[in-house]
Amino acid sequence: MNDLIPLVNKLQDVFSTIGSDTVDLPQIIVVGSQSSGKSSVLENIVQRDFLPRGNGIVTRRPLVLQLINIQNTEEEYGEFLHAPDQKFTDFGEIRREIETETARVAGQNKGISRSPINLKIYSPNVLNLTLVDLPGLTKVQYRDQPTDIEKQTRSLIYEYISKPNSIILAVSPANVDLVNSESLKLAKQVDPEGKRTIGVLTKLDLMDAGTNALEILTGRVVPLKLGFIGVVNRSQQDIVGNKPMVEALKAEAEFFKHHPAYKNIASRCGTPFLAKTLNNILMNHIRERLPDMKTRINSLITQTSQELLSYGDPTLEGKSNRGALVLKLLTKFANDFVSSIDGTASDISTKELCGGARIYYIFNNVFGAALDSIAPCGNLTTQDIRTAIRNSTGPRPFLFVPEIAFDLLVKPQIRLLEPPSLRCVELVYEELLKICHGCGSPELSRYPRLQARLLEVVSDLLREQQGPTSSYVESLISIQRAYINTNHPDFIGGGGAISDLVKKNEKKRREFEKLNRRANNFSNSSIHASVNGINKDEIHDGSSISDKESSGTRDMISLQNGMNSSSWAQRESFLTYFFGSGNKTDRTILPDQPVPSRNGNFSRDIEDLDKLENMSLNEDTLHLTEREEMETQLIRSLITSYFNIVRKTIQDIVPKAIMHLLVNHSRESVQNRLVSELYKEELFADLLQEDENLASERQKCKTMLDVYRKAFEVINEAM
Ligand SMILES: Nc1nc2c(ncn2[C@@H]2O[C@H](COP(=O)(O)OP(=O)(O)OP(=O)(O)O)[C@@H](O)[C@H]2O)c(=O)[nH]1
Repeated sequence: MNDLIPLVNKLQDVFSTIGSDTVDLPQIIVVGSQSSGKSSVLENIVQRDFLPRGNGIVTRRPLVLQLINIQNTEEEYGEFLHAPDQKFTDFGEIRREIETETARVAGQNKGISRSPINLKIYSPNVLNLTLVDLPGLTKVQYRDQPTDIEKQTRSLIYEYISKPNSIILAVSPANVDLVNSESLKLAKQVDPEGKRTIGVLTKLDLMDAGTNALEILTGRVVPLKLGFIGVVNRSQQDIVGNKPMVEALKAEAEFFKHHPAYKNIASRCGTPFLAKTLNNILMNHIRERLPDMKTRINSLITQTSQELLSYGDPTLEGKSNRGALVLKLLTKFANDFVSSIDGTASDISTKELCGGARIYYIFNNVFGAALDSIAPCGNLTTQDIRTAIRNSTGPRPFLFVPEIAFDLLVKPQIRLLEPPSLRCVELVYEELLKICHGCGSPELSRYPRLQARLLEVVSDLLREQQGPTSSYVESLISIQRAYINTNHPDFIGGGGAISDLVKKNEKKRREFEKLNRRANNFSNSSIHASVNGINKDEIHDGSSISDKESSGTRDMISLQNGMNSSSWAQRESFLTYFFGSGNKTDRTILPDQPVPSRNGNFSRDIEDLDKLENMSLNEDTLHLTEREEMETQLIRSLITSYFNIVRKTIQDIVPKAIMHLLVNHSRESVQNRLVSELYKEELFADLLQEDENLASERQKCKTMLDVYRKAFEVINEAM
């Protein structure tokens, strides 16, 4: 049972090596205002003078005092954790060491430090105890003290006493009203029910004559579960006069024995009783907390082991395992790269698109939208088309819209698909680069050089593939421009284009007739005049449009809108001339049967086509002739149809080419490339140079784990 306190001492030592307070150890924290007698109480318990004395604040660093009872020896000595090989048999030396160590860390200017001094005292005269002496609460700031000294001290004390496993030894001088006791006020804040606070009343000998602290000591003033214990320490005069500790303890016992107020409770007063009580309280407390501590340390071991694992596989440490480590890391990198592309990575984000999904997005949304946004004839002016038609006929006058003009005009249009296609290659390349930046295990960040080299090798691989992919995509566009396949099953063809045009004209004609009929009903002239191209003579001569419908109106419409058909035979010859006899439209329509326009009015179409034949191509004015306008529309319609076919093909084939040449190729060759470039004995040392910060973090984590394991062993042995 008595082994429990040494157990906590051992744990304290173990944890002090890492300066960690992750485990809340059971310990007694001595709290009191300045000059309340804290040091005197501790010295009385130890029965030796060993603490620094002086004016102002003397205790400026927490002093973790471990008292270890040793039997069968007269020798008493102290040991500091910061000087493990030194045995201090001279207690004056211990005092000087505390002073030096305090000044070393907390400075000379009376400031305080949180870093504790650990002192062990071995003696046959002590009971096993673990006490922490803290700087005294002060309201007075000394000349060379920091201005916030009170705040600093308060927060330091608060930090220690707020831990649930701490027992608070609240020291209050009996010659000051207990209501003003700073230690009790602080203790109440963290232990309002007084469950883990023990009160110590010092300076009972200095109380005004006729007054006593019996009420307090018997727990009638401040109810503390662990009670109040009165002590009488050496006065300043005793200290100056070097009164021996033994004599002081004797005098204390005499004081209680003979004091009229305390003689009945004398056995529960004085330093020996205080030491015994503290020893019991602490042991019971430790026993109570031990299972919890074991659980806590166990969970810390698990936690820290996992953290350590995240820094790397310990089984692969050491020179002989370097190759295996490099191979493991680069394989993980390659696998991550592949699984990110495939969308099979385990840590797929649900917040944003990543990996392969982004490539799909580029193909479908970015590339698709870019192609769709290109207007097939967007950059072709009517003037361009007219010039192309004229140039393509040379010196000869021509009968029909020449194929060469279509060829001439559609090719540059196809080229418009090239920039977005090449941009698509670039975007996918950039995306792959991004993907490889997110690859590799967290362990890889330990080796910045290896990480950089992995990125470099994959970037090289991607760059190597980007060139041929772009060239291939360029070729795809060139291929499309090399041969204009007017036989393509989806191509509208000449017949289709004309038929479209006829339908459009027919529609307009019907709208116009409708307008005319309405105009007839109300006023003959107003509507007629508003229609562009209407024969004004017809209006003025009073004849109604319906009278002339069969001739004049239709003529006007055909003049406005381009062309209608002549006879099927004529159209046939036109199409054959223009697109060749293999044209789909030609094949689908019987040669001796006129193509019915939607309303089935063949004669009207035929008349319009007659007009087309009579059109002149020689007008050199900016204003287009009807025939030119018709031709332009026809060419536009053909270009649009053909361009849409090519666009569809490109939209389909470019992503396929990129996937094959860039994505899949890099995906398949990444592992081999990494191995052939980096798996070389002579590179291992350089590649595995650890990042300094991470190495120290890892070391820290390792030390922590060792400490927790040791602590667990210590507890296991004791239980
Ligand atoms: N007569 C008498 N004097 C005491 C008693 N306890 C402490 N003193 C004196 O009070 C003064 C302050 O005592 P310390 O033990 O140094 O007080 P402290 O709380 O440790 O002071 P700091 O470390 O400066 O915060 C010293 O001169 C002690 O001799 C006591 O019970 N009776």
